[in-house]
Amino acid sequence: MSSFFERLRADSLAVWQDYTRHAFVQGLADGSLPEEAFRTYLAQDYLFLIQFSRAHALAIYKADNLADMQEALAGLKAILDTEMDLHVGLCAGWGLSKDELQKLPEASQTIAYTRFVLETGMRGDLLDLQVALAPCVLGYAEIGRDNLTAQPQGPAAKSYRNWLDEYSGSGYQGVAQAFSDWMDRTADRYLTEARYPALLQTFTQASRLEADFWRMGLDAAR
Ligand SMILES: Cc1ncc(CN)c(N)n1
Repeated sequence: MSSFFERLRADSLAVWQDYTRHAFVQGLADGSLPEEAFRTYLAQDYLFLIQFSRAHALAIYKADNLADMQEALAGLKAILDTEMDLHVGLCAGWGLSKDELQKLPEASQTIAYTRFVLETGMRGDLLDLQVALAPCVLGYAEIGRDNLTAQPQGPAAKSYRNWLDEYSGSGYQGVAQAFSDWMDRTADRYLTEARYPALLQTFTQASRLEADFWRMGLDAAR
């Protein structure tokens, strides 16, 4: 039986692929992405992950049982304890410290995406919030798998391979699988066909905002 995520993905396929097969991703995989684009993206992604941690914390608040609270906490810890280390490590290599990163101004695309997710979660229930989070958690897992064997070339090849290793690795893949299974369990409890169009709209909008985030990185190198 297919997952709820697979249904959302299939019903928004063109937008989904604009995100997961974006020119930024292709450039990262072959190494042609200008390093300036990657640096801008990664610094903004650090700020993005701070807001996404808050969204996972909101999922703890929205949960009505301990098991869901623990799932949300595991997602939160995966960001704060693991994923952000990648950003801190790569940025340190460019002479940008954690404190400096935190003080950077948020780009409009960072604000638009993160506040959309937080607002969707605040106004809705746990399922609304999970659907808004899904393109983030599950899209990068797909990108990692799609580019498992990519061999970026050029001056930034090592950083790009580092990034791909993070998202194709068993740690992140496990986080993504756990998230998808968790969303399935929530959908079993809360999903009705009457709700589906609004949930699909949330998923599609978040996927569009992901593509805008890549574009922000590319535009910085023009
Ligand atoms: C914008 C964005 N989307 C998704 C991820 C993967 N958690 C991320 N780090 N940044």
